[in-house]
Amino acid sequence: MTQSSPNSIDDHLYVLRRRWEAYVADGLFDQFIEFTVAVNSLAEYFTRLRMPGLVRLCEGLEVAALNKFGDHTTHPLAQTDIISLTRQIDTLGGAVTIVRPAPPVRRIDERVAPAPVPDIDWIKPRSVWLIAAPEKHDMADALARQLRFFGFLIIELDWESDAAPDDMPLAVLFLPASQTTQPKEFTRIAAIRASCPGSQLFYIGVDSHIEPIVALMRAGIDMTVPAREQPSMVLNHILDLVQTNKQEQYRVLVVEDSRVAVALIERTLGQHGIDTHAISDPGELLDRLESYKPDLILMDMYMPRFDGVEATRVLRQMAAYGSLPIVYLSGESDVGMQVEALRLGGDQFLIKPFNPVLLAAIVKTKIERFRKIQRSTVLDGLTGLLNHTATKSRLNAMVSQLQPHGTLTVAMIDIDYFKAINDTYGHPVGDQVIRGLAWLLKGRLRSLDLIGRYGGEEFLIALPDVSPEQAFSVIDRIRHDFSAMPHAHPGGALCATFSAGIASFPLRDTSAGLTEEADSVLLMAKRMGRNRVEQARLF
Ligand SMILES: Nc1nc2c(ncn2[C@@H]2O[C@H](COP(=O)(O)OP(=O)(O)OP(=O)(O)O)[C@@H](O)[C@H]2O)c(=O)[nH]1
Repeated sequence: MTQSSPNSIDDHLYVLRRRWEAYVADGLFDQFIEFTVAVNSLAEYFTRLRMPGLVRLCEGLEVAALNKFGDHTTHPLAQTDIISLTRQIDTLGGAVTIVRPAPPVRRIDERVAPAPVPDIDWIKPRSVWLIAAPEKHDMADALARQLRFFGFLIIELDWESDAAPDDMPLAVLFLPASQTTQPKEFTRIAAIRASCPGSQLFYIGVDSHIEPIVALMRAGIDMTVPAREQPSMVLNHILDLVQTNKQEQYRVLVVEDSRVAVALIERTLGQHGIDTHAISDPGELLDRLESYKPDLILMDMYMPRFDGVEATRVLRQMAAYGSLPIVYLSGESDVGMQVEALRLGGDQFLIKPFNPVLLAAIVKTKIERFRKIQRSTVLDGLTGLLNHTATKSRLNAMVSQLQPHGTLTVAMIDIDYFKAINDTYGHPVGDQVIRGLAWLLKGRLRSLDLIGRYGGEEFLIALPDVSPEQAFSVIDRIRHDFSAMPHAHPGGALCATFSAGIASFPLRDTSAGLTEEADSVLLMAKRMGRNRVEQARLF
């Protein structure tokens, strides 16, 4: 398993500075590699924290370092390069000091009391600056209401004046009067970019041509929203910024008999927060794949008994491992042999001794892509919730694991008069309402609960280990809160409601029985007037 890795901004910065100081003192190429790995690891850490401004600064430093990478013969670097890199490190350190995130405190609209369910750290209130031209005040008000609902502190700044608060916002939203950006706006954007390096800057209502978008990005805007798109799209991006990133740690299985190579791999990947498990005998491969479930295999080409290519060919015959990324490690630089090995199922070649920066970059990008593909087969694209098939199979698993005295409540939730919302405000606004409900469910339910998008505007949730009465009160509270949630549209904000039917184990003891029962009770709730939660009863 990997060695311990830095686990706070301070730890990361400390490691980075120590490595730089070591390099400045001795000027060794290996020390420069260590420093570059530390910069890359810090960028990764900021990405996980969703701090795009700091990621940008780190990446700038990384690019500058990689430009000077060279080899043993080009180090130590010239004094001017050392001074310039030191300056960049200091700028990064200074930006970290001002951007340091506030501890999460839950702040929510006074009208909405906290839900009685723990595990709600999805809301980390931070301030959002809203800079709207007078012509866009209606849109700005709707956006502000929507963001306040999700616990953000909105600070409205004057369109004309340059005054700005001292603290750093999570995001800054610009709502200009027209699609043509004025010189004064560029100056203001650049000033805010300089004073808020860690904030995400949005420009809402841009002309969909590449030149104005590039000009805005050069001035410091991170994301532009075209004029024809819904301004409420911004909400998703902002919610994404504060969403707790509970992504599972990346796992790499190393099949390698050299203990030196294994130690170097474990150390390099450990610095990037990647877990590793090493085996020296490829005969153990299938068992370890089953128990460790890696996201990637680093496979030595030459091992006792059979080689990496033969092992890969075996794996590629098995459906479960058909797309698992396999990267070969080899001292062999024969191009013909490499091409043959790739043809037989490998994804990439790394020649030993490998560059740790390249190793980490290859491993991370291949795993990211692999996980993205894995996710797209089970998650719904609009909401990020489980899709219909994955919801059904997860419910089956939950029911099959229930003890005779266990409890499980299933609810079918359906947005009311949804067709009318689409017809009146258009499908993009309808989509936004669906996403809003998905966000509310994700925020209010526990991680052990099942939340799935069962159909268009229909959701299935399953709550284990609570009584039917407790489940009812949680769902009814969500119903109440959803009915108060504003959904922004160009002309203002609308509110929607949902109805829900719930059924509990052991009244129904199969997943199909629970779903059917909840569905028929949902119909009853609709007939009884909508915007209500109904519960199946013993008749
Ligand atoms: N915007 C949007 N609309 C969708 C999506 N999926 C389904 N719909 C629409 O949702 C509407 C569902 O309408 P109905 O089933 O008639 O129900 P309703 O209008 O919600 O009425 P009640 O359920 O009886 O309250 C249909 O018009 C679908 O086209 C989606 O992903 N996005």
